[in-house]
Parts: sequence; C-alpha cells; structure tokens
Amino acid sequence: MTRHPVVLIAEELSPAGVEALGTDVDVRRVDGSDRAALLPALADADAVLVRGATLMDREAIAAGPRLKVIARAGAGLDNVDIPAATEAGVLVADAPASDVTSTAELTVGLLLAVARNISQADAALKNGSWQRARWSGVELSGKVLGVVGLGRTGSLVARLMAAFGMDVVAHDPYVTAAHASATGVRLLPLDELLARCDFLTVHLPRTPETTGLIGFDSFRRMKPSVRVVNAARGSVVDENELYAALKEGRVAGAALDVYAGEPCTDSPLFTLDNVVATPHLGASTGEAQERAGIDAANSVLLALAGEHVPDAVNVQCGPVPEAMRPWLPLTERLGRVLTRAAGGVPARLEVRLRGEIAGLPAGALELAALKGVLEQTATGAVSRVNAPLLAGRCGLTSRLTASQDGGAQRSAATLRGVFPDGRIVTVTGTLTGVRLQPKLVEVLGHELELPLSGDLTFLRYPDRPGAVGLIGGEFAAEGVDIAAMQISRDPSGTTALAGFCVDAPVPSTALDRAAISVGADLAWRVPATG
Ligand SMILES: NC(=O)c1ccc[n+]([C@@H]2O[C@H](COP(=O)([O-])OP(=O)(O)OC[C@H]3O[C@@H](n4cnc5c(N)ncnc54)[C@H](O)[C@@H]3O)[C@@H](O)[C@H]2O)c1
Ligand SMILES: O=C(O)[C@H](O)COP(=O)(O)O
Repeated sequence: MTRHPVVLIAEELSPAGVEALGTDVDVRRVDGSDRAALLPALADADAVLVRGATLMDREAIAAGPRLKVIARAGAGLDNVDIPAATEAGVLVADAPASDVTSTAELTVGLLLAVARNISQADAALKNGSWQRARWSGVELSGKVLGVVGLGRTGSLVARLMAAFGMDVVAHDPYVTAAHASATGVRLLPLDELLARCDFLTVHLPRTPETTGLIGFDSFRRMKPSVRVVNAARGSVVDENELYAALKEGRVAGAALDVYAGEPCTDSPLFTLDNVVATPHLGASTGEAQERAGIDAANSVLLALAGEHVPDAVNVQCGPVPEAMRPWLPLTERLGRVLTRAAGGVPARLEVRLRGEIAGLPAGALELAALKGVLEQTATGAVSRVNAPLLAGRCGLTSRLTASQDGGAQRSAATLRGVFPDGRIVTVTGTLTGVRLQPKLVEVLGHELELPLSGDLTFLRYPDRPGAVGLIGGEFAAEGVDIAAMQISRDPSGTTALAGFCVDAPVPSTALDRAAISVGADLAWRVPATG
C-alpha cells in the first residue's frame, strides 16, 4: 500500500483548512505547545502545520527527518527557525494576507478602547459602579497617529484611522515613499514620529532589530498624553519600561494584545487602570482562521507535490509564472541525467533557456537544476530550499542564460556542466504536445527524442550492427522490459548513444555485461526518483 504523506497539525486549525488538505494525506494531530509530545510526533511527519504557539526551532526541525514543509497558518514566523529549516532543506511558508483585516480591525478596536476606557467602564458598570466622570476619554479625530511598521497591517490601520479624521504618520525604513503616499501617510524618522504622536501603534515582526524598539528612550521622547497600542509582538514594546512609564504618568494609556511570554495571565500591566488587555486575539476571527487554514494547507499540498509555493519565505527565487511551472520537474530531471552521465557534480553549471520561455523569470529553474544535480551525491535531503547552500559548500557555481532562438523546439532548456577535469557535459530537454510531456532531446551532444520519465538507462559505444540486440538481450535476461528507446549517432557517425526508458531499474550487473558486450565507454542509469 502506498504511504500517504503525514501532515502533522500542531495547533487549532480551521475545519476549512483541514478539509483543504484532502484525502491523500495522513492527517495526525499533536499539541505543539507540549514539547514532549511534539518531538516524537515529528519523527514521521512530512509536513507540519503550526500557528504561533509551536516552537519549530533547530531541535524540532532535526526531530523531523522526513519534513519537507513547515506551514504557518498566520503571519508571524518568529516561532520558526528559518535558517535551520533552510539548512535542512525544509520549506517554510506563512499565510501573510490571512489575518491582516482581522488584526487591523482589532487594532482599531484597541485604539477606541484605550481612548474611551471602554473595557474599564464596562467592567466597572458590571461590578455595580456608575462612574461617568471617572471614565471620560479623548477623541481620535484630529489627533496624530504614529504607525511603526507600514506593512500589510500597518497600512490598513493607517487607511482605516484616516477615516476617523486622524493625522497618520508612519515610520518604516523598508517601504518606499510611493507606498506611503499611496497609503495616505507621511514617513518620518522614528524619533520625530515618537515626539509628534498622540497615539502609537506598532505593526512589526519580532526580530533582533525590533525587540525592545519601543523602550525607555522611546517613552522619554513621547508626550505624556500618548496612548500606545501593540497588536504585533509583545517584545517589540518593552513591557517593564511601559509599566514604569504608565505608573509614572509618562504614558497615558496602553492597549495590548500580545506579550513577551505567552500565554500571559499574570503581568504587572494587568494591575493598571489605564491598560486594556486582550489575549492575542488579532487573528481570532472565523474569517481569518478560515483563510489562514486554507492558505497554509494549500502551501503544504504544493510543497509535498514539489510544486512552486507562492507563500514560501525561504526559496531563493522570485515569482514563478504559470508557463514556467511544468519546466521545474523537467529541469530537475535534466540535472539528474547530467550528474549521472558525468559521474559527479560539475564545478560550473549553466542553465540555458531557449525560445519562448527565454523571456520569463527563471530563478526557480536554476534552483530545480541545482537540486537535480546535487541530489545524487548529497548525504542529506536536497530541495530547492537548500540547493544554493549545498552548491556553495561544494564549490558549484551556477548561472542562467537565455536566448530567444529555440532551435528545433519552441522552447528548450539545456544544462551545461563544466567539470573540474575540464570535461563539458550537456543535456537538453523540452515539453511536447498538449499534455506538455517532458522529453530529452540531446545528451552529450547526441540528438535524440526520449520521454524524460521513469527509469532511464544510457550506453555510449562505437556504432556497429547488432549492438542494440546485445544490450536488449542483457536487459531481457533480467526481466527488464524496454518501454521506449532511441539510438543517436554523433555527427561523424562513429559513436552511438542508446537511451532506454525501462519499466524497472536495470540491475548494475546487467548494465555492466551490456556495456562490455558493446564496448561502451559510458553506461549509466537515472532512477525514476531521487
Ligand atoms: N496580534 C495578532 O494576532 C497578530 C496578527 C497578525 C500579525 N501579527 C504580528 O504583526 C506583525 C506585522 O504584520 P504584517 O502583516 O503587517 O507584516 P508585514 O511583513 O506586512 O509588515 C511588517 C512591516 O514592518 C516593517 N519593519 C521591519 N522592521 C522594521 C523596523 N525596524 N522599523 C520599522 N519598520 C520595520 C517592514 O518593513 C514591514 O513593512 C507580524 O510579523 C506578526 O508578528 C500579530
Ligand atoms: O502572527 C500571527 O499571524 C498572529 O499573531 C496570529 O497568531 P496565532 O495564529 O497564533 O493566533
């Protein structure tokens, strides 16, 4: 029975997300926050689906030797060690757009709540206390809102708050002035923004650079009437400094959805009247969870199928146009044929694209070629994720070239390997027919036409009558049936290259006998996978 890939769901995932995984995977569940349960559960997992409470650090990644993908049903990836995943060849994907609306809307709620003391007044009234003067607040209209981090969420918050009549300014060194002006905000240096704002909201990932970004120095620069909102990550606003600033009246109020350590049920901040606190609810809506679950599930399925994953964060290539996608497995296989033909990894690899595909972005094809070339010799798993890293380690450099002239084909891809001993080996493939069947059209300078699928076997020998019969006889003696074959002479007509698609791998002893019988100087097999 074929083994279905194991998809480990480590946190609450929407039913729509689970359904999107389909029936061709073996879905298992574990509580990802329970380390003792998570690590053994990863042993069999091909994919793991997490939210923010599962720590996928180096140890957890090493506990999953079969892992191909870590999918985050949400935006923040600070719980995933991306460099460790990349080294292990594990693709990491998030669902960056899934919870933007929900988080921005919660931020609007927190801004209103901290301006008008909504939660405090609600709690007091339910406790029997009618205190109208006690819970008097301030208006948002006409006030300056400082947005730190003008990405997806920050930009939406900026647009929504403009509708409240706020004057929105932003700080984000990584966005363009054009993006800021399209969002309707002015970009300011951080110090200037801090000095001007009446309300501050942060929308930053947790990174070494952003950890503690809003701390003692920032509070010193702000007006004492400022109100601070954090629905991004707890450690971005230093909680101890915030507490001190609130206590000493250097900050007028705060609304927090996130905390340095979570779950957090006991913080000095929770003792203050001018603090509104929610338990990390930014993405907690039915809509956001449905989108996050479906997006993450789709990334898992694409990654397991070896296809391009648009939400991947650790694959070194830009967007892959639809027309380029069928070329990925083809180029990968060409890489395998090349390494097997040469008996090793080249020092330099050129990926030449010709014809109609030459004009398309092709970074992903270079990665696929590297994967194919490297996986014959690498000791661990090779994927498009770690192929550049592994290539660098073994001194293999690669480049992409393109020419509009497709030659005999509408489009073709050639891999040209230059080996340390000076040998040059080329293999060329194309996609044919309406079903875009992958075909080999050139190997070692011999033109041919052979399906590039299943197990392949090649022999190069001095051309003579009866050679194919001898080879076929050796294969038949081992019960190996030939599905397709091609003989191609070199231009001088003296050397022949025979390529076979075979129904089962040719045993090496049979290939050796066949090679001896026809005096082959080269004989090699390319397995169907890996
Ligand atoms: N409370 C929640 O439930 C919730 C929900 C979604 C996201 N988040 C958190 O919010 C963060 C932001 O989400 P997003 O969707 O806007 O992400 P995003 O990647 O679209 O935007 C982040 C922005 O921060 C900017 N940035 C990075 N470093 C900076 C720095 N030092 N100074 C100023 N700007 C800097 C980036 O340039 C980017 O524009 C996420 O990383 C996640 O941690 C929390
Ligand atoms: O980063 C995110 O997407 C939010 O913080 C939501 O996290 P959660 O999926 O753990 O609720």
